Amino acid sequence: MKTYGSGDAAVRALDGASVTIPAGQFTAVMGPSGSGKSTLVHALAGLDTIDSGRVFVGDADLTALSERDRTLLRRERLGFVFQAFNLIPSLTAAENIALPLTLAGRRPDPAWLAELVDMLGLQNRLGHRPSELSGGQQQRVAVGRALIARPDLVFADEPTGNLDSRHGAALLSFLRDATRTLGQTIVMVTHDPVAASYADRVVFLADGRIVDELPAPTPEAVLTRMARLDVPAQMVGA
Ligand SMILES: Nc1ncnc2c1ncn2[C@@H]1O[C@H](COP(=O)(O)OP(=O)(O)OP(=O)(O)O)[C@@H](O)[C@H]1O
Repeated sequence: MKTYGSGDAAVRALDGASVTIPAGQFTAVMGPSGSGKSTLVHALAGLDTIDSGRVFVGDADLTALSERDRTLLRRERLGFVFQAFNLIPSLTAAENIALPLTLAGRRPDPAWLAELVDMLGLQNRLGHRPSELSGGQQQRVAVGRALIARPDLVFADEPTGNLDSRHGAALLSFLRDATRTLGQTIVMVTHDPVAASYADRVVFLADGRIVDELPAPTPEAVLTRMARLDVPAQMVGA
């Protein structure tokens, strides 16, 4: 449970939401605007606290950890691709990708760095700063940064929001391949039925609860399920 505000202004953003994210799977989270998707993902990632309930990453109970231990767990086991990529302007693409490891006093494994850079098509951009990169390239740097430490779990909030359809499709294929070939666990919030169709499973939120789920989603099946929720599908994403 998560409530914002109090009294008449209180908003119950999560209301008995219960979800399991299987390891090695790509899970998409969908639902009408305001249904609690970002709140859920922030809670799962330990970026935000909840009022009641628990969040486990493997055996670790995030809700029982101190702020400091949560931060350490995030740094060591989780990766993030959010819409504001939060790249550091003064660092090159290569330095931004390596940042989670640099912060932990470690260096990237050269073979893994080379493989990531190759998969992301950033070979010729590693010395560039974010201001010298296109939106799509910045997004790919953010994906590299999320994966460089080989986190147990990657969270992506509308990762294709700023990309044209070609780069969006490439990024989604990359994420899907990461689950297939590396066993990467991914949770992605999206409004886009086509983006959701790259996932192994879609969970649907409405009014702060998980109301439905769909394995092996196709864009058509996702649209049909969305239409069953309160808000008409064509309004979702507004
Ligand atoms: N910091 C906050 N203070 C007050 N209310 C908030 C805050 N953050 C979110 N809310 C409210 O909580 C509810 C859930 O918000 P949340 O951002 O999780 O929804 P969402 O499904 O991610 O929406 P969208 O698709 O529009 O991004 C909404 O009613 C929202 O107005």
